[in-house]
Amino acid sequence: MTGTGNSVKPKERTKAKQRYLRRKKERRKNKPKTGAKSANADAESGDEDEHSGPEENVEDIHPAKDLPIENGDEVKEKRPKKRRKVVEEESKDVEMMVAEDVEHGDSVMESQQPARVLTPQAALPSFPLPALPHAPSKSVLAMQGLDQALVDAEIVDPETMLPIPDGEGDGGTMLSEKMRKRLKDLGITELFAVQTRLLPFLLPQDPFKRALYQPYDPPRDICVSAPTGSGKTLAYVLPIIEILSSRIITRLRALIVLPTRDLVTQVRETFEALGKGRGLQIGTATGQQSFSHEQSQLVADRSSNLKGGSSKVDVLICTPGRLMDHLHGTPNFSLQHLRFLVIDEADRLLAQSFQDWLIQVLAATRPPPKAASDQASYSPMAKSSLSFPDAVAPAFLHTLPYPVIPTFPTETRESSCQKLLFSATLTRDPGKIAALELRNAKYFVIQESKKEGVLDVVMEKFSMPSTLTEHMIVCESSQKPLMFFHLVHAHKVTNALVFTKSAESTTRLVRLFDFFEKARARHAMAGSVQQIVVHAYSSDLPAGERKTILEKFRAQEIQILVCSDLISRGIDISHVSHVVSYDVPVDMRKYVHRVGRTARAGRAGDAWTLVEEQEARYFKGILRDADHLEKVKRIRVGEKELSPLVPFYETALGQLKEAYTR
Ligand SMILES: Nc1ncnc2c1ncn2[C@@H]1O[C@H](COP(=O)(O)OP(=O)(O)OP(=O)(O)O)[C@@H](O)[C@H]1O
Repeated sequence: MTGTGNSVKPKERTKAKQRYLRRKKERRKNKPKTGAKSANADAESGDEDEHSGPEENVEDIHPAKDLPIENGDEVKEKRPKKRRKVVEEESKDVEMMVAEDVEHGDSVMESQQPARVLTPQAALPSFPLPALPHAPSKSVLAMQGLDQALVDAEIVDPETMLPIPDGEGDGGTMLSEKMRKRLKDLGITELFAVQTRLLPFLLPQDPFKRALYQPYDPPRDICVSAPTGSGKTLAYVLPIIEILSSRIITRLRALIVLPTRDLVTQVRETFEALGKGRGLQIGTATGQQSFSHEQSQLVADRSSNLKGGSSKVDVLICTPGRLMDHLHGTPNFSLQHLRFLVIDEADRLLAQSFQDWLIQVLAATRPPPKAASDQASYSPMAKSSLSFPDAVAPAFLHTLPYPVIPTFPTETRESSCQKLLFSATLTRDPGKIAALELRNAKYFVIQESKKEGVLDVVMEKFSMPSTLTEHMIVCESSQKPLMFFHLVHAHKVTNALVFTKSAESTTRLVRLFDFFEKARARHAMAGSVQQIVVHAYSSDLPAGERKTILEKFRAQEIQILVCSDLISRGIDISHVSHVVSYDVPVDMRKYVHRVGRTARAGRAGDAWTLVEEQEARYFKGILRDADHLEKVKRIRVGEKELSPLVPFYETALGQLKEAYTR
């Protein structure tokens, strides 16, 4: 290849290059033969190393080869004068040559790369390239800073069952014969997984461990994470009834805190059903009745100041707000005798804004410090009001003005209150768990063995009932009502709870559905269409009306209940076969509790989520983060399937518009 390639042929050499080569030749000739042998050898070895001469010289001058050389000036200062001149001429030549090469279209790289003659590259130490440190995996991070008790949680297979025997032997259930008979009367013949573990733990064989007071060896606290509808309520109601039945005097010994009034009513019914014939007094405090009425129901003696308090009930089921009211405003309302403190739906209650209810409740169960109680004991009021020392809980005996003979001088008495925490979506927040001041806590996690154990709880990958089937339909927002009507008629979605995002949206959907059903009935031949009854259930309704609606729904006089998240937690209605999230839930916890209103106690159930197109990404993200996306089947509904409903829908829409503009 002559003249066409990028290499420079001798005859094509520019004047500058010819001058440069001539000078180079002269320099070599004049160079003394001694020293820098290798440098000379290198220089002779070819064009590629032409610029290595000056670099080698620089290295010779710099004794500390590895020290970084900041700039070319430093090099120039130390270089012998004559040599510097040569180098300068050389670089001038090279620069000219490069300029000419570029003009001729030759790349600098290909024409011997001579430009960085003055920068002593070889002397620069090489630094490692910047790189991000390896981040620990999500699961490793999730396990950091966790309560050791949570890490050591006992994992229980949800399929575990234990038959409840008739007759003498308890069959490992730890239940009395009376209780087993009662359960049988209620149609309960076996214990569910969570109950098989909790009953032996809360009802040990040792009678001392079943005692009402254990001030020197207080019981361990427990935290339970179990799917919705898995029988957590019975898991605490049964042991409480069994232990409290041994009491002689009525004191407030079990406090059950729940987030809503509806749940209080439901748990009360369970206590009453199972505690029938055991003589225990059950009370509630929710604010549904006047404060003074509640006071008169809870406390026997409000006139005097009693050290041991006074109670008309053995078990109090309440919401946290009303509990605070009684703690501060009801004379002789005392928590010192508590043997059980149950916090059901614990994650919800611990997240509530008036969370310091918990600090106050825990303080009320703890004996006051000795010094403070000594002072209190000298108050004339306390002395005069003191009735019987046996009215004071053992851990509070030091608050008496009498000398109390210690059983062992160094032993301090502790509260006998055992804390029991339950949720289908137990909190992983170490701060919130620490606030509970758990005593030697034991965790139980009810979950399939193929899952990752406690890591799933920590990573909020909640367990769901195995009998639940989940679907989602992605549609345009304008088509959502039509899609819902389609579900009701094509997929027989009745006996259903439908969740919306607000009370307003509930009311609108119910009215629209009503108009739709009427239009459908008008169109059909008289009597051939059975109209579906839909009702709203929201916090706007008075408590009495809400109760009536729930009763009608339970009796199946109402087929669909449209509600906000008010009843998404805990509510247990056995015939609910479908749950529809008309508006997508805001997070995985809400989703778990909503869909958990069906597929309870081993029954089958279907959950449907209507997802507006613009929400699809967000909702799928929630499911994906919880490793649950593949469990939710996507259903596509074509125009053809919807078209028979369109005329009724349009009529209903027109009527709704009219109703709102009227
Ligand atoms: N051993 C059992 N045998 C038959 N039915 C049971 C048994 N234990 C509980 N149930 C029934 O199962 C249903 C669900 O129980 P429960 O309300 O206690 O569930 P849960 O775990 O508290 O659910 P959620 O987390 O939704 O509150 C109730 O109707 C209850 O009566």
